Amino acid sequence: MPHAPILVAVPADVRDFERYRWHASPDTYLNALTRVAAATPIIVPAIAEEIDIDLILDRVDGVLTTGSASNVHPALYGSEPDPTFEPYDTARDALTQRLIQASVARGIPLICICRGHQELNVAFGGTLATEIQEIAGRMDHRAITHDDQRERYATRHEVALSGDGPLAAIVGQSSIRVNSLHRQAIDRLGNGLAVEARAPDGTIEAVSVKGAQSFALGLQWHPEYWAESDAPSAAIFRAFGDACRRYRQSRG
Ligand SMILES: N[C@@H](CCC(=O)NCCCC(=O)O)C(=O)O
Repeated sequence: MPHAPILVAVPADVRDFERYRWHASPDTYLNALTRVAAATPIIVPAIAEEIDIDLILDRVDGVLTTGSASNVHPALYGSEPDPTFEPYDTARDALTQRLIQASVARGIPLICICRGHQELNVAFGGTLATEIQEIAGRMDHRAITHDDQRERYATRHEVALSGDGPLAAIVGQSSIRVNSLHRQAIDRLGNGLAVEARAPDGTIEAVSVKGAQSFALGLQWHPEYWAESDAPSAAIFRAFGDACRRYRQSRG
């Protein structure tokens, strides 16, 4: 029986090349949505002031915020801009902050990956630390330098899952190995968020929204990349797709 078609909004990154400004998302997230979550992704352009975000949210069944090499602008969490926080994508920030807050308020299933995880924390009033590999006692969470994406996205370290949280219930394990491609991380946890996983050095690797009406998780690692072959990654995307189907059914 084919699943009811579900739409998942994916806010775009902004990139300038070939004389144009492009709004785009990596296909790894799109493929995980279509092939594992059984969802249809809809890329939302990062022109927040020019589009009706409520119109979009009236029509979608989930939201996925992707990873990106860009960083959330520090002014959004009370820090001064600094070259170590660059590159920015303020157009994406403007869209994702609104999408995240509205999705949680409406009970629309939400999965926030890497930069998206950091955006979720900022949307809930939290802060970020940058260049965490330079902080005493912290691991180096950056991607390795390699031409092969499969090597860059290879699993790098364990994370311990909070036993009583929604993520551990989805994954069915107390610890998993994850990939790692980031130089920023949650510093002060946002109000109303719960820690769902930590790296051995204490880095917050996953969060959930306390009391969320539906699936509402932030993940610092990248389950989308191995979603077709890695059991925990597949479980996360299947659970997200199922939450989107339940939401759609609840909408009538
Ligand atoms: N820029 C942030 C978030 C990192 C992130 O989303 N990485 C995704 C993969 C990017 C790549 O392919 O290098 C940070 O650095 O913490």
